[in-house]
Amino acid sequence: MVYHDFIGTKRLWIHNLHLRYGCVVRLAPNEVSFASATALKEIYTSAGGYAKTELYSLFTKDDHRNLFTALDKKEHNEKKKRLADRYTNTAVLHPSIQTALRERAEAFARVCGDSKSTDIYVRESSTFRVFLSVRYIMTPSSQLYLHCYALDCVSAMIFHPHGTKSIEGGSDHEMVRNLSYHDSRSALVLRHYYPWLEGLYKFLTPERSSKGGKFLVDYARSAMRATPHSDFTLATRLLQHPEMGMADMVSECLDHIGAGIDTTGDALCFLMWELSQPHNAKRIQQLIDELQTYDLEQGDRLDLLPYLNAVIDETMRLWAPGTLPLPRYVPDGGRVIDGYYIPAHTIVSAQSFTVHRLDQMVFPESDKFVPERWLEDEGSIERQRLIFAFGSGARTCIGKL
Ligand code: HEM
Repeated sequence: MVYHDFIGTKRLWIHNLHLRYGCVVRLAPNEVSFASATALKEIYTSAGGYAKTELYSLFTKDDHRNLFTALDKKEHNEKKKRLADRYTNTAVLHPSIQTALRERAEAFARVCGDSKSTDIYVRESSTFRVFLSVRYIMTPSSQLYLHCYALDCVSAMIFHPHGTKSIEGGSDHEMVRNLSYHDSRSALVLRHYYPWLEGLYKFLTPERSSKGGKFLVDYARSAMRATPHSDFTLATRLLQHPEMGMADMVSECLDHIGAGIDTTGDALCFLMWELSQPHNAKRIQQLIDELQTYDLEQGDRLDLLPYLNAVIDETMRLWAPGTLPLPRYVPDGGRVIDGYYIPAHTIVSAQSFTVHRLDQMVFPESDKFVPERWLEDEGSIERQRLIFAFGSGARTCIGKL
């Protein structure tokens, strides 16, 4: 398992084990992977809760725990209470944020329009149509600009009016460029399993050490200090809690930026890649036809466009970003999951890549991109029970609308 984690094929390795053995697979003496709706409900939503494991500590910034990395339930509840109102529909759809997002989308479209063509590549494998565990490759510019777009949107929500403008170039653009070409996964894996080897790995692979991370911390620090912030931002809410201290506030903001850039940028990348396939030409036309019925100025809501939402749901089903299998500890006393007694403190997890594919009754031809499946009433409940792109329960993604 450690080997597959290190070389970046853990997700596929786990998936192949599930294909072979079914919904329950023992990955290591103290670790079990699940893939059923009943297991998701038990592990991620049951009362009392299964705590996150120390794996999440790898993502702490200078030892400051934030919403994503908090392991203790009480600490997590307090943090969530403090900032949850920043992620309600009313807050996220605030007119100033909508204007900022629209302006960013227009900047992105301008960059695409200025280049003659944009190529989007993903690597193929013999096992799957697309081998996701290997990092997909887009032309530098298109991969970069999707990540720029994601950063600009998230930073607008957090620091408005001091959000980044990385699509246009300059130092914000350089920051994303440095972040995008840095791969810290192998070093993180070593830090988790063999902390004493991490220094050696960094020494042997100096080109992987990132300037981007430092630039991002510097940006978050200066944006946090740049006043005034608009009253609907995360920065404003955090500044109302001076007991937190500047370092904690910056850590919290970095958490949300980090959680938003790769996930949103990669999801958009896969959506565009799917639609760019020649066999999806009719689907693009259907999307265009539907969008032409939409008028933002008249207050039409994007979430009421069924075909657009089906395309997004299908992209998130096939290509949910993120590679963590969301590990949790079984609580004291042990629990029965999918008919197996699992002792206390065993690590249990589920990964969306498998959960979204394994049950062919719920997702027929599950490796294929078929947005139309989301428009059918039949099987809708079963599909919803298996949606895991944003996690589920108390620790579900706060950025999900
Ligand atoms: C396509 C986009 C996204 C995907 C697929 C995604 C996925 C996820 C997942 C799977 C989790 C749960 C992790 C776990 O249980 O271990 C999570 C948590 C989280 N996400 Fe997202 N995310 C996305 C976008 C965003 C955005 C845009 C933001 C913020 C602006 C964000 C902020 C967070 C935070 C703060 C948490 C921790 C929540 C908690 O523990 O209470 N995410 N996300």
